Amino acid sequence: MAKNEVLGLLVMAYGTPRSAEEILPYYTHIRRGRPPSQEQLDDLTRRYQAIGGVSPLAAITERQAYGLAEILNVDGGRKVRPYIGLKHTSPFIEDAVKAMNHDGIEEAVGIVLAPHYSTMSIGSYQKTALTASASLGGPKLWLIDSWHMHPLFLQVLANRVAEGLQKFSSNAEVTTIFSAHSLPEKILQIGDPYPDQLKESGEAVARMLQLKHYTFAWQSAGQTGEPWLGPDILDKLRELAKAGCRNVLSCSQGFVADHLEVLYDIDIEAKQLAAQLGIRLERTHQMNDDREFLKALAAVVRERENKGDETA
Ligand SMILES: CC1=C(CCC(=O)O)c2cc3nc(cc4[nH]c(cc5[nH]c(cc1n2)c(C)c5CCC(=O)O)c(CCC(=O)O)c4C)C(CCC(=O)O)=C3C
Ligand SMILES: [Fe+2]
Repeated sequence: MAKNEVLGLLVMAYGTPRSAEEILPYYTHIRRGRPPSQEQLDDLTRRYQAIGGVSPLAAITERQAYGLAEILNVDGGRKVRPYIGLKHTSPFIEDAVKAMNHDGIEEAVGIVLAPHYSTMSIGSYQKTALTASASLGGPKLWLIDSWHMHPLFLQVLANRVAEGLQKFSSNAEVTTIFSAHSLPEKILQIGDPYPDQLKESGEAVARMLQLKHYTFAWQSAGQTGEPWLGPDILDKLRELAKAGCRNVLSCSQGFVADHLEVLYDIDIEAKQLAAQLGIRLERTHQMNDDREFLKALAAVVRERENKGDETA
């Protein structure tokens, strides 16, 4: 192993349009090359406009990647060089792998900025990265499958929920909803670990904080005609309202940044419904580039580096 050589740090994330003009190519890429209808495009454009025109995600991803590298470069371990690889816009994952190869990086750890594994999410980022490195002849990639149960991450997540609960008066009965991006129900047939992982990390936080009232829901399902995992968070709010619940803390634990699914789907759409239902809805702060969060990711990266080829 070339211990003295710089370790590549491939930080993969979803990507977001950086301007209104980029929405069409971005959406077309998400749809695997099929352009959206005018109606779908208008609807997505309207949602970006509602959160200020563009998503803050691009800037947050950069701060997360460079902040993570900064922490790793002073921890006494092998020096790292960060490369950002995005799923649906440039710099694409393939671009990042190409740049590492060009820079002579021989070994790299790859992490996706999403905690839970699904074949449709993390699995597809990994496939793209592995295919690119195989076709270029390097670098060797040590990929991280999921990090939702890392104790340092769970601690940060629990802190966020505890902070969120403090927004309510101490005698209020608050139900915490843990949620993640929905996926097509067909993932269940292949035994995808995603739904179980969401439960696992949510339950862990509930135990740490001894939460009395908490539940799980899915959010941001696509409109593709096929069934998606449910219950949807909006239906969950309706159900909770019927049961007399008046205070809800939303924790979008499947996401690590402020972006459309949080700033629109929760802050605008879910809040509006909650208001109609007589529910006070608050949400936890996202991880963004919070130092404690990046330190948790740094631990995850070092642990994967130490395993090296063992599990590759
Ligand atoms: C699992 C998962 C994550 C979490 C894990 C991860 O982070 O990887 C995630 C994150 C994100 N998804 C995002 C944006 C979008 N996802 C879409 C559509 C879709 N997502 C899917 C899955 C996921 N997505 C799927 C199966 C589709 C349907 C595709 C199809 O049609 O076959 C669409 C299309 C229109 C719509 O449905 O709204 C948009 C605009 C943004 C960026 C937001 C911003 O810009 O701030 C982020 C972080
Ligand atoms: Fe998405």
